[in-house]
Amino acid sequence: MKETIFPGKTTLNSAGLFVTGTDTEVGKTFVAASLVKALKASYWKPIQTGPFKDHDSPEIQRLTGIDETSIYSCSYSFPDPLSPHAAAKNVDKVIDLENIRLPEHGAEEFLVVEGAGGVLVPLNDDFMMIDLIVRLGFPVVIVARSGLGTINHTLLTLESLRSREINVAGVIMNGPANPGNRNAIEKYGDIEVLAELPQCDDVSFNTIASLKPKLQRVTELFGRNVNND
Ligand SMILES: Nc1ncnc2c1ncn2[C@@H]1O[C@H](COP(=O)(O)OP(=O)(O)OP(=O)(O)O)[C@@H](O)[C@H]1O
Ligand SMILES: C[C@H](N)[C@H](N)CCCCCC(=O)O
Ligand SMILES: [Mg+2]
Repeated sequence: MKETIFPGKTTLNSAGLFVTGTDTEVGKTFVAASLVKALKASYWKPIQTGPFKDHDSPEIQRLTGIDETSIYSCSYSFPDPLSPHAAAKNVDKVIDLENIRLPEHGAEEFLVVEGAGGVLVPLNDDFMMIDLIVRLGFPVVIVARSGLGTINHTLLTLESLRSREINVAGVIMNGPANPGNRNAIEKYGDIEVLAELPQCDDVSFNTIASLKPKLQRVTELFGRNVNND
């Protein structure tokens, strides 16, 4: 197992983290729910596309049971299940990054922010999700599938983030255990895999709660070893 890449740091001094992924549907919401639970955090999905039945914020509440006051409203939400730039265009709107500001939250509050799709998803003609990540300034956790194809996707995502000098806290692999892919991501990406979450038979409140021990490294890194009730 790779030694932590933050040997000098016991914790990242941050009021939150940004969950991105190597793709859409890789498990950002699933992982975000486990992080919200383990870190006793709040949640925010700034940009949501797709019909309400597929929205992430209600799914977070279902999976974590956190109060709705700890789930902040999207800055933008469009009905078509498309890239944000296209979903906005379909309703004659344009996403303006000036309108996407961190929600007012308590000094002790920790905020888990979830992107939409991957880091180079276009938001408008000039900016992509990665530009929002830069503006928000939180360290990033990359959610990656565990199976074949994930090495390339993860290294591409890492390269994009590092090209903008974004602080990548680490990778969380999601799916059946794959030590070979874990080792390759850590070796060729020079990045720590902070957790490996299994493919679960059902995705429920209890499932998410059961994953807490697997996120010990993340709680340490962000100094959130809070005693969960
Ligand atoms: N480890 C897992 N075990 C079982 N089901 C999972 C797991 N991870 C994700 N899923 C399921 O796979 C689907 C996609 O996951 P999820 O919604 O978290 O992806 P996402 O990356 O957040 O997608 P989007 O880009 O739309 O936000 C969901 O139905 C989710 O419940
Ligand atoms: C609709 C989907 N679930 C996400 N909300 C948006 C995914 C955008 C992906 C764009 C792309 O990379 O092709
Ligand atoms: Mg999601």
